[in-house]
Amino acid sequence: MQMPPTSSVADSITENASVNFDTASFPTLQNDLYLRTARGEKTERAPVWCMRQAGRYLPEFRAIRVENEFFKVCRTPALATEVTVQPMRRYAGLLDAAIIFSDILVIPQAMGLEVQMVPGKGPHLPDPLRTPADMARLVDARPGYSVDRELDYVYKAITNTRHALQGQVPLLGFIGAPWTLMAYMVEGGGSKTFALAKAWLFGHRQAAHELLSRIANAAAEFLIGQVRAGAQAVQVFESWAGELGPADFAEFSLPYLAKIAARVKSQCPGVPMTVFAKGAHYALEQLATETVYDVISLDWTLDPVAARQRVDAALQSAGQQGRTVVLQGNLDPTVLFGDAETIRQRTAEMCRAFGPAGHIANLGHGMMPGHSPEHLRVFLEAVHESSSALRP
Ligand SMILES: Cc1c2[nH]c(c1CCC(=O)O)Cc1[nH]c(c(CCC(=O)O)c1C)Cc1[nH]c(c(CCC(=O)O)c1C)Cc1[nH]c(c(C)c1CCC(=O)O)C2
Repeated sequence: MQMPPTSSVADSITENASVNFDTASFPTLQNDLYLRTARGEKTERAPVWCMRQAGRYLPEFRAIRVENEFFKVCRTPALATEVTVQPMRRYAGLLDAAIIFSDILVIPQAMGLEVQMVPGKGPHLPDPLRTPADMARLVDARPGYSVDRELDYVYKAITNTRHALQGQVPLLGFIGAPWTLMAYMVEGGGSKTFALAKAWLFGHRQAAHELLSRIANAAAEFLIGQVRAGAQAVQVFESWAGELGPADFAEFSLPYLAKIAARVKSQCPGVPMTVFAKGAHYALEQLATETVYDVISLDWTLDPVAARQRVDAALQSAGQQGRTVVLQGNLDPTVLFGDAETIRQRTAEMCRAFGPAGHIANLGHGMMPGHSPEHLRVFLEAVHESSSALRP
């Protein structure tokens, strides 16, 4: 028989941590480099943070996960706060933003689907939407439904984390974009071809738009709620954008990305918004001119020099030359498997390519479980050094 653990790091965190859900009195922000850069101001260097900076590459994260199932960490404010703050503690003074520990799949859960996180396999939805008729199982259209109520635990985690950060850096909120979430909801998990989800786009076009639209409504409301709870900037992850060709991206992804940004901007003016449409290199111009995101995050397959030129040219020809669109990214995460010298060199090249303004340094995708925490430190230090050196 398996004995229950008598004590653990995580138990002591949940028992000892005091939680603070007061949204009226957050500590004063000390490092606003990320926010100033995202708003298009010229800054002393590029701010830096990393997608999945809280995660399994950190031994302190694995220690929490040993005894706590993934979604339990998301749903327990003291634990979500602890893992959000872990990289801030380890890389004190080197990271310019924290991102709330949660997952994009909390929206499908809040719409009534079961989502499990299977160790070594990733997300698994045992009862996915196989046909449009299955949409009747979604709870978001039922009377009295409230996204805010379903996802209140994320709001509590955000508020509590704002206090725990003590104003060191801004806290980012996030959502998964409609097409990416639809892909998980139809496929039941990750996929090599996304054949089932894409079959919906072409076989059940109207139902696909209905589903995307319902997800977009929930997502926008959730993002606004995250800002009310204390998120100081937000990012939208369209992780599977690259599975769509240009015309299909224009029909099934872009309009929903645009709608979410417009809605959040109208309710939360001044809160910087980032879009990461991974793999949608063809859509850079449209993302810049047909949406109101302040920041476009690039994966590592895009050349920063070319990306900057394309965005500026597109703004110009759309008569939007007054607008600044900041670029985020984009070091290939696998460069962190190289030695320190290689990481420094590739990071310096990246900073140079983005230029002396309008850049938020990041990886082109997330940290991976096999990454060395010390190699991430080399990357962060290299950004500070190379990027400051670019300024006059
Ligand atoms: C597609 C996607 C997901 N989740 C997310 C995306 C978009 C970003 C991307 O494109 O990677 C977003 C996400 N997931 C997580 C965060 C937390 C904040 C952070 O970036 O530090 C964020 C922003 C934690 C997480 N989300 C997950 C982990 C690891 C799971 C664990 O602890 O067991 C973490 C730290 C689980 C997850 N969640 C998801 C997958 C595919 C996996 C499995 C990954 C794997 O097994 O390698 C869905």
